[in-house]
Amino acid sequence: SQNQSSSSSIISRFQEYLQINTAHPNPRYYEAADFILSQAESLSLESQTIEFVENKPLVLLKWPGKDPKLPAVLLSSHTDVVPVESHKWTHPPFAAHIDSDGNIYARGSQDMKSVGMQYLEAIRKLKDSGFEPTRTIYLSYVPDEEIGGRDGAEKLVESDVFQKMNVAFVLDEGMPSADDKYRAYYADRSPMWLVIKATGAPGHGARLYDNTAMENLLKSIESIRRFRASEFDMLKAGLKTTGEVISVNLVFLKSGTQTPAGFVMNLQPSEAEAGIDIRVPPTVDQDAFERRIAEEWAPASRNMTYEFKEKFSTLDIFGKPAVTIADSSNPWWVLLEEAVLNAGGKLEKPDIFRGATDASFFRQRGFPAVGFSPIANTPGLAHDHNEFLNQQEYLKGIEIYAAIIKAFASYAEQTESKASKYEL
Ligand SMILES: CSCC[C@H](NC(C)=O)C(=O)O
Ligand SMILES: [Zn+2]
Ligand SMILES: [Zn+2]
Repeated sequence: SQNQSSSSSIISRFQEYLQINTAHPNPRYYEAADFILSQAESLSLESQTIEFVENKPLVLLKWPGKDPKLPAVLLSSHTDVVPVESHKWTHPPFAAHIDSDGNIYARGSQDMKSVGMQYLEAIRKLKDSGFEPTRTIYLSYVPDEEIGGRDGAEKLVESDVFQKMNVAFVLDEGMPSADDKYRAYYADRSPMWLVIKATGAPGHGARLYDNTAMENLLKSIESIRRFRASEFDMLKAGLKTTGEVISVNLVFLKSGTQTPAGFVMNLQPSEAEAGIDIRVPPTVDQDAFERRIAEEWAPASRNMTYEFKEKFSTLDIFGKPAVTIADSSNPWWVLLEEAVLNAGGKLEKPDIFRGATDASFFRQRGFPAVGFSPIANTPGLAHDHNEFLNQQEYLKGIEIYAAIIKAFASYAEQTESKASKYEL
């Protein structure tokens, strides 16, 4: 109805979703699921709730196409958000307050409850206009992306349910842009979360001697910093994008001998460790990179060991870099690009996402996936204080998705198979 589709009801529904506190460590997943299910009902979409992991409901919606033999498209979003420091926000992070400029303040307004609701609003528009999909559209509302996605998107892609969905293409989150061009991502960098540990001879704090744990660790840190600087230089010089360099950031240092009175000052400790968040683009030879770590950053000869707290393979099940082809040879990419342009949007050339999104799980298993959030002219505030999205930008994003979904759902070629991206 006209009322259901008015801008103010569209914004109210977005606010309602934002007001559900799905922040870790205690996300209100059932409230989010109930809300999505109620939206699905109002749109007459088929729905099911799956708990691959107890207390972590995943909602799957289906808009059946007229030709059920055609492979489907999946529109994915995560329902969880990262925690907040409420007192550092100018507006409460779960109030979805709208200021006089029309900015909606809330955790999740960019990352990524906007996207989850925009998919549904776009479908509402298409339904209101009488459009009927030829190809089936699925929507997944998954838990746990913000804590690694293992109990969310990864469980879905590994499931029989997913197999039966016969998915040909996946859309998931991207990043906002400060300029007027939307960003789209055809790959993610793989996290390699490294902890290196040095041991050495303990001794008096006044003594100068070789082979202390601290010295052993610091030699590695010097080498790691040189590597970091060389990668950063390529970024600074504009030779590579963020997604194309290896980022290496020290995230913790741990050593010293502690007593209830504090650190002991005149004792050189026998152990020291460092945590490093490393992100590698899909073209990096991870085995060679790991040899470098073993030889230069954690050599046994310097009494060092290492372990990975997390490591995503850069390769998919075919042993190829887990990338989605984003050029004229991939019809999904062409449809996406044309739809964005036709709806009045601009698109920057596709890039590699700096972090790891749920799209990684799909690409790792051979499914083409693109990361895209229709948020332009907006400072990127995902995970930051005062995350906001302007309501006009939100409404424009719905038009963009309506164009994309219409193009995908109308596309009637029976071309795709899981391996097709390598046969092109
Ligand atoms: C190993 S899962 C980590 C997931 C998180 N994703 C994003 C989008 O920031 C990250 O890249 O740190
Ligand atoms: Zn996200
Ligand atoms: Zn996030």
